[in-house]
Amino acid sequence: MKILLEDTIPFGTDYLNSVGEVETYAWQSLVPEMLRDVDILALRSTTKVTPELLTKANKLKFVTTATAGTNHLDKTHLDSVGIMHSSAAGCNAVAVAEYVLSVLLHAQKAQKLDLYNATVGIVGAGNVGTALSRILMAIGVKHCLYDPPLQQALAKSGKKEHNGQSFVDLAQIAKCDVISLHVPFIKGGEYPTYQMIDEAFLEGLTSNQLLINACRGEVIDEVALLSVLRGEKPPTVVLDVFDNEPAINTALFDYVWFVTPHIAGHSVEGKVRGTQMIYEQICDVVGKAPDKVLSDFLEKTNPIKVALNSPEAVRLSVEDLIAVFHDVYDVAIDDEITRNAFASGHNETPETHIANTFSTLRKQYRVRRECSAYALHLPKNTSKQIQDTFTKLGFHVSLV
Ligand SMILES: NC(=O)C1=CN([C@@H]2O[C@H](COP(=O)(O)OP(=O)(O)OC[C@H]3O[C@@H](n4cnc5c(N)ncnc54)[C@H](O)[C@@H]3O)[C@@H](O)[C@H]2O)C=CC1
Ligand SMILES: O=C(O)C(=O)[C@H](O)COP(=O)(O)O
Repeated sequence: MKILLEDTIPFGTDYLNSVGEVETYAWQSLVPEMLRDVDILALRSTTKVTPELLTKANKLKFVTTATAGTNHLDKTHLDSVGIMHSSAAGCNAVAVAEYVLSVLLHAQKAQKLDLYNATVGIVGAGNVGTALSRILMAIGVKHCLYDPPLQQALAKSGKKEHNGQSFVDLAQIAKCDVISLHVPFIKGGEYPTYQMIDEAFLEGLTSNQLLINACRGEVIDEVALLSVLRGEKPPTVVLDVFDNEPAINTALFDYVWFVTPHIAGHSVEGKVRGTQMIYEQICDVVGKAPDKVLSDFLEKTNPIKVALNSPEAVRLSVEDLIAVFHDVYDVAIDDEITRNAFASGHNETPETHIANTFSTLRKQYRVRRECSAYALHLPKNTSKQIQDTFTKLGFHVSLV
């Protein structure tokens, strides 16, 4: 059984070398000839699976991506030629939700937002939207959901809410203090998302609003976005994803508050969970019982000793939350790394520099762990409510 793996799949070979004969291909180097005699292809979102790529795939029976998004797979074509396909749905949902939390905490610090009195509109209430909703519930921030496909599916069994949260229409989302996008990129069909955040939506936003896109660049009309950002009193915008990656439009950088190179989901847990999921799928395809578990591959971390300003309060103060959470993940660090990399000197054409810089930043992303990787040592007098909040954020809490 020949398994071809994209080399950006962490621990891919360690997971799969007992399942079949594993070969890896270097990032962005895959050509049709390399798929001859391959039974299983495992990749991440940088490999585009097109009909052209599969022209020499004489034995391919299964294609899987260690990512949540699947818009890089031509599923219609795979179905038409009888090649099974799958993904790592939900693998990095918590990572993206933690990215959004960091943005919200910065917005509070910068006085762009009164977090505990704000409403967050979540567009797309799947794995990421639900993970974000759980975080917002844990810290007590109001939010609502826009997800017509899910709303319709739940309505069939008489349900009006998801995870205790209500659905609203897009016009109500447009009025929220924060709008956070978590839909797949879908062109056509009943619920397309391509440029669903269009010129009219963007022009309706005010300078008191925060728009975050950590799903796919194509979901926003980027030309309209740039024009709105160049206008008077634009909204605050945070972008992790762009149209036409990696050859992105860096003109946006001057107007966007935080800019990151499509790394919202790139926590160690998010990526290795993706590998674990595709390993289990491949075991299933070849009829082997999986014997490796995620914890075999995740390094232990040192506990974080926390000094809280208001440990006895019934609600975690936003200052204490910022201090603890930004020790775990701080989007401002990624923004700084991104801007510095794009500003650095080079001998390439501007287009090549942009595409190479974007791709390299993603491939060489730093080690970032999720809250669940850490034991939090809290002061002995920490209230039960504050302990619960940290537990709901995923930390392993103890009093010392
Ligand atoms: N920046 C990053 O690193 C990452 C980006 N993503 C992106 O975020 C997307 C969402 O991820 P998950 O939550 O894991 O996917 P998911 O499939 O679990 O959830 C997507 C949700 O969007 C809803 N939806 C579909 N069409 C819609 C429409 N027209 N309007 C409103 N809602 C709609 C679906 O019903 C579903 O509930 C992925 O498809 C991927 O493109 C995901 C992970 C990491
Ligand atoms: O899972 C997804 O969907 C994402 O957007 C991932 O963050 C993509 O990561 P790469 O596959 O491009 O490393």
